[in-house]
Order: sequence, then C-alpha cells, then structure tokens
Amino acid sequence: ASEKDAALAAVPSDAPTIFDKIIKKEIPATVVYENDKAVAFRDINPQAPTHILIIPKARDGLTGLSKAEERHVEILGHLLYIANVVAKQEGLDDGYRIVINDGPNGCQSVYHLHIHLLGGRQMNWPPG
Ligand SMILES: CCNS(=O)(=O)OC[C@H]1O[C@@H](n2cnc3c(N)ncnc32)[C@H](O)[C@@H]1O
Repeated sequence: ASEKDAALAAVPSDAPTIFDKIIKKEIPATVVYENDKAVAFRDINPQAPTHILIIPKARDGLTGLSKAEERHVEILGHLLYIANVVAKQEGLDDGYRIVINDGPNGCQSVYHLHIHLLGGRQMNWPPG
C-alpha cells in the first residue's frame, strides 16, 4: 500500500511510534544530525533526492502540530532551526520544501511530530 494509504489508515493516537525505535536506536536509520533534543534521519520512502525527517527526541504529547501547546514553543523553533542547519549540510543551495503533515487530511501516518525537509529537485505549487 502507498504511504498515503498508510496515512489514511493511521489513527491519531498517543501510542509509541516507529520513530521511538529510531530515537532509541532499536531499528536502523540513516541519521544526518543529532543533538540532545532532536534527531534528523533520511526518509525510508524519499519523495525527492533529499528527503529528511527532523523529529523531537522527547515527544511530550506532540503527536502532531495540532497538539502543540505553549510549552512546545521552544522545541518547535529548535526543530525548524535544525531543518535549516540540515538543509545547508545537504547543500540545498537552490532551495527546499519544508512540510508538516497533520492528521488525516494532512496525510499524517506517523503520530510523532516531524518536519519533512525535501530538496534536490524543483518542487511544485500548489502542493497536492
Ligand atoms: C505520507 C506521509 N505521512 S507523514 O507525514 O506522517 O510522514 C511519515 C514519514 O515517515 C516515513 N517513515 C516511516 N517509517 C520510517 C522509517 N522506519 N525510517 C524512515 N522514515 C520512515 C514515511 O516514509 C513518511 O514519509
């Protein structure tokens, strides 16, 4: 099934996700950046030559952007800054796309907030 099918089948929940296993290094991932608060790794199903996910290590209720509360302001800003750092690290000098998918209409399939960094090709607009 396509990732979109997985997304439409996904039920928003607070259950652990596969990203917890990546954070705990229980399953392999190609990590391109990591610090005490965040980790960035290559998407398993890349939609562009560069497709990286930036996620918080501590989920703290942040299953998706729609669940953000005041206490999340700092980590949200930090993740966005890391996306900029990783984009430079990846040499995306001609630009890139930042995406956060939230909930069923946003095709979210993993309920652990994550920022998509897509680059290396001309992106289109409007997004689908
Ligand atoms: C439809 C978008 N749905 S999403 O916006 O929720 O994005 C989830 C992303 O996680 C990626 N993904 C799922 N499992 C792994 C994994 N084990 N390692 C790396 N990336 C993964 C999917 O390819 C997908 O792009």
